[in-house]
Amino acid sequence: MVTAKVWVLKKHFEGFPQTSDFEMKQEALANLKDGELLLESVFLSVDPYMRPYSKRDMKEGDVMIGTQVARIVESKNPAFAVGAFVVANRGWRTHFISDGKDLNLLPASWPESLPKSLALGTVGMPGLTAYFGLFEVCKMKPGETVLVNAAAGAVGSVVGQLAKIGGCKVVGCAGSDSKVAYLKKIGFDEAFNYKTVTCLDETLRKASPDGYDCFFDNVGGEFASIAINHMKKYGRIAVCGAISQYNDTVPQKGPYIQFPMIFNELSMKGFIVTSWYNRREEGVKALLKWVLEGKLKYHEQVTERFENMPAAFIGMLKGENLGKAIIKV
Ligand SMILES: NC(=O)C1=CN([C@@H]2O[C@H](COP(=O)(O)OP(=O)(O)OC[C@H]3O[C@@H](n4cnc5c(N)ncnc54)[C@H](OP(=O)(O)O)[C@@H]3O)[C@@H](O)[C@H]2O)C=CC1
Ligand SMILES: CCCCCCCCC/C=C/C=O
Repeated sequence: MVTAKVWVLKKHFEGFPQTSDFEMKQEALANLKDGELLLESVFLSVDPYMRPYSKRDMKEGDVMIGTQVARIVESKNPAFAVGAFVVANRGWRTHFISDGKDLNLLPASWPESLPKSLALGTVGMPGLTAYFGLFEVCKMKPGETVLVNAAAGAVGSVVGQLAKIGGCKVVGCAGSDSKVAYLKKIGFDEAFNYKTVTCLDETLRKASPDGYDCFFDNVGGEFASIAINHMKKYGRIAVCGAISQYNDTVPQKGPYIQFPMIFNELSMKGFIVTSWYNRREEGVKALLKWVLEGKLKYHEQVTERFENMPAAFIGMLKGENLGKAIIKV
C-alpha cells in the first residue's frame, strides 16, 4: 500500500498566507481497481490563483488545489502505460489514484531536451493564459505597443515574448532590478522596476509617449488605475489577474475608470484561461514550437522537496520567483 503526503488548508488565509495556515498529512491509498492508475507527482505548481480560489472554493481541511506533472507508476488501464508523464489537477499531493479521465498526457513528441515542468509553466496553463489573453482577448496586432505588469513571472514573461514574436513593441515592469535586467535580456523594449520609480505616470509616458494599444493586466489595483489613462484610442485591456489585491483584508477603493473608457473608447475584458481549453492543443503546440526555435525563453524558480510547498507559494506571492515557480518533489 502507498501512503501519499498531502498539504491541507488548515486555516483560511487572513491577509498574507502564513506557513501555519497549512498542515501536512498522510493519506493511505487503496489498491488499484481495474481501469485505475497510481501516479506520483514529479513537479508541482504554485500559482497566484490558489490564493483567491481558496477563499471562494475551499473549506478548512481540504487538500490545497493545484496541478502537477506526474509519472504513472502502476497501471490497470490499457490506455496509460507505466512510465508515461501526465499533467493532472489533483492538488498538493505526492501520490494519487486516477481513472485516467482527468489526465492530460504530455505530448509523445515532448523533447528530451526540455524539462517536463514546462508543462506547468511556459508550455502549460500560464503560457496558455499569455497566448489566449494576448491574441484573443487583447486582439494584439503587429506594430502595436503592449504593456504588461508582473512581467518577469510565469504569465508576464510569455506575454512580452509573444508580443515581440507578433511584431509589437513591449513595455514591462517587475519588482526588482535583476528582474528588469532579465526582461531586457529576453527582448522587452522597455522595462522598469515599479517599486523604485518615483512617478509611475511619468514612467509609463516616457516608455511609450504615444500610449499603449494593449494592456495585459496581471496586477490590478493602483497600477491599473494609472495605466488605464495611458491607453490609446480603441485600446484593449485584458484583465488577467489582480495580484496586488489578493491579500487585502480591506477592499481597495476605485479606480473610477469611466472617463478614459469613454473618451478613448476602450475595451476591457476579464478572462479565465480554462474557457479557452477547447483550443488547448493549438496553444501548447504553438508555445512548444517557439520554445524549440529559441524564440520563447523560459526560466523556472525551482524549490526542492514537497515539504517546502507552502514556503514556495508564499515566496511566489512575495515576488521571490523569476519565471515560473515550480516544486520538484
Ligand atoms: N485569468 C487567468 O486565467 C489567469 C490569471 N493569472 C493571473 O496572472 C497573474 C500572474 O500569474 P503568474 O504569472 O502565474 O504569477 P507570477 O509568476 O507572475 O508570480 C507572481 C508575481 O506577482 C508579482 N506581485 C506580487 N505582489 C504584487 C503586487 N502587490 N504588485 C505587483 N506585482 C506583484 C511578483 O513579482 P514582482 O517581483 O514583479 O512584484 C510575483 O513574482 C496573477 O494575477 C494570476 O492570478 C494566472 C493564470 C491564469
Ligand atoms: C486543468 C488545469 C486546471 C488549472 C486551473 C487554473 C485556473 C486558473 C485561473 C486563474 C485565475 C486567476 O489567477
